[in-house]
Amino acid sequence: MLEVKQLRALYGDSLVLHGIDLKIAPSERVAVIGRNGAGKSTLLKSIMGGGPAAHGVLQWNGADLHRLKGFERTRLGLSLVPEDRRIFPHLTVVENLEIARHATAKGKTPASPEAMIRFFPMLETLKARFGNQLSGGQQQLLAVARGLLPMPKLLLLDEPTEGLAPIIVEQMAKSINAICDEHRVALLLSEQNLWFARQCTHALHVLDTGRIVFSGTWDEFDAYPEVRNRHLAV
Ligand SMILES: Nc1ncnc2c1ncn2[C@@H]1O[C@H](COP(=O)(O)OP(=O)(O)OP(=O)(O)O)[C@@H](O)[C@H]1O
Repeated sequence: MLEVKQLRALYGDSLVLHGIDLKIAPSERVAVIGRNGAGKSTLLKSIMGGGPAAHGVLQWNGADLHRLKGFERTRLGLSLVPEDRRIFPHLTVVENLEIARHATAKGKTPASPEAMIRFFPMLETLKARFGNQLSGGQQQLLAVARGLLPMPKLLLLDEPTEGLAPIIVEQMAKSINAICDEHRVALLLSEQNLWFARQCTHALHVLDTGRIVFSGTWDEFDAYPEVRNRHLAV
């Protein structure tokens, strides 16, 4: 279980997260939504390490994440798919997937690239293509598949649908749900696409300029339209 309490994050002198509290139980799927610049990516980077300076409680199954380097967090079962994808351009789709085996947590068995591709059927005909021969949407599917291949205990997914065609967004939601259901993967999803976030998660936090201003289920969110009007409208 992930426990975040009074998390503050700074870039230099600039305080970007002002005391975030959240918990994610095993196999729970939660979204963080908010406008551009609200602090969603900063939250995910703080949990994974290697980003901003972070202070406050940051625990994974009782272990203090502050004390652990990024690769050690990976070994405990955390996996981050960053916003900028980081697909290897000169490796094929299958090779890009293979490489993720190294990020498998202790005690977990990674999926094979073929098994991941069965969850992401749009990748089937692209297996031998190089990363730099894929469209943005195809790269994004590959990045998500790669993040899931090690079968993490918690997947941190940063705005995976940004700029994608609706058909790919739909496919991605189906694939993520199928894998998370089957392998009990917990999810912390940063998103601006409410449709997608709702498909993939049970609850959400709304972030506005570094503060959580609403937490609840999607039904509760629907019951308070002022949250959307005040904190999400552009
Ligand atoms: N490396 C950085 N150095 C300094 N400030 C940063 C850095 N990265 C982000 N920020 C600032 O931190 C704030 C939160 O940014 P963050 O990227 O976490 O927001 P976000 O909600 O993920 O937005 P987006 O949807 O645009 O990615 C913004 O004001 C941003 O300008």
